[in-house]
Amino acid sequence: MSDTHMPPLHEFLTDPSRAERLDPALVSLVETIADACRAIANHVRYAAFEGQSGAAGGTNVQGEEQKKLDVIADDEFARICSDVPRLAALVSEERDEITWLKEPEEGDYLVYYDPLDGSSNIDVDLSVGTIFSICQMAEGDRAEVLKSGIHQVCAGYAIYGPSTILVLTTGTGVNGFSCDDRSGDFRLTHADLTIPPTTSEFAINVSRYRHWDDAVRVYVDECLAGETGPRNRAFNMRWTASMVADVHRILIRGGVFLYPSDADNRDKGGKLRLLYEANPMALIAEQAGGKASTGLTRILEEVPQSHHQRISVILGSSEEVTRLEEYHQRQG
Ligand SMILES: O=P(O)(O)OC[C@H]1O[C@](O)(COP(=O)(O)O)[C@@H](O)[C@@H]1O
Ligand SMILES: [Mg+2]
Ligand SMILES: [Mg+2]
Repeated sequence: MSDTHMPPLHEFLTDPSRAERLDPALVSLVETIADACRAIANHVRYAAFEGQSGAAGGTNVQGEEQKKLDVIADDEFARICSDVPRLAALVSEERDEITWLKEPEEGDYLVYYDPLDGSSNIDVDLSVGTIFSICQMAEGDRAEVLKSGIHQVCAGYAIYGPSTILVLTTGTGVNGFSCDDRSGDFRLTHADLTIPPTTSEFAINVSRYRHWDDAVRVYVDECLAGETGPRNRAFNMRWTASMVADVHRILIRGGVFLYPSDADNRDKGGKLRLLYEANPMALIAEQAGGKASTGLTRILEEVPQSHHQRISVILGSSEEVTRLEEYHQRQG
């Protein structure tokens, strides 16, 4: 394919034939986030040479062990974004508090991010990524960052795998841009990503089987029963333990991803964080034609109570998410 079929990110975002005209300030913010992701990809790639492998020796606000790269990625993301004129605040997985960059005004942007997702995979050289979500301040909601996912104006992630790919939605479909390491450009290589409604592949950490609710246990049991079970077909299973990699696979070839709340994590609300993991991935899933649910409700309608809030996550192929919702309703 020639370059003319692979427009660079800026050209794509400012294309006058797009269904929606994006605010130039939002375009510049998205391009700055792409710069941050490119920088983080380089840290991930060269970590062993730079003494950046292994644990940082501390824990984040969620009590989780921080890797050196979690801290470096967070600093890099915040540093690169700190000069964006209309960016009012950053909410990061790795920071206890909200980082205010300016006096917030109507129309300013808020960025929520997980600087390095799946960081337990770094030392074994598996794919990791950065997840982000962008909302805009409405009139009168000065200093309000607790917005439900339906208010996102953009969501995306970068996956640092064999190649670096930035996947984005601004509310009209989902597109993927691969980073050409020779020029540093992100170019459109995965146009109009869609999640097929039907799938025979699921992703869940099965080691938590004993903690699961009946709805999840019944669903997985039925998948595992194969051709002679109630689903009348064989299911495949994949689990990377890096949400970015697991969701990316679903965007490329379908599937359903589950990190449900269970008897072991329910007191915390689940495992994955609402504002910078669940919401952006839920918007991407829906924009790609899939669904995203807690099992009982649509993730994007969840009203956050705190900025590090956790939530149950089930997303991907619509038929499977709908089935899981039915099982949860039956369970009551
Ligand atoms: O180790 P587990 O329980 O399978 O959890 C894996 C999940 O945790 C996460 O790694 C959490 O993200 P962080 O690495 O950003 O904390 C997800 O990417 C992944 O889906
Ligand atoms: Mg994460
Ligand atoms: Mg993380």
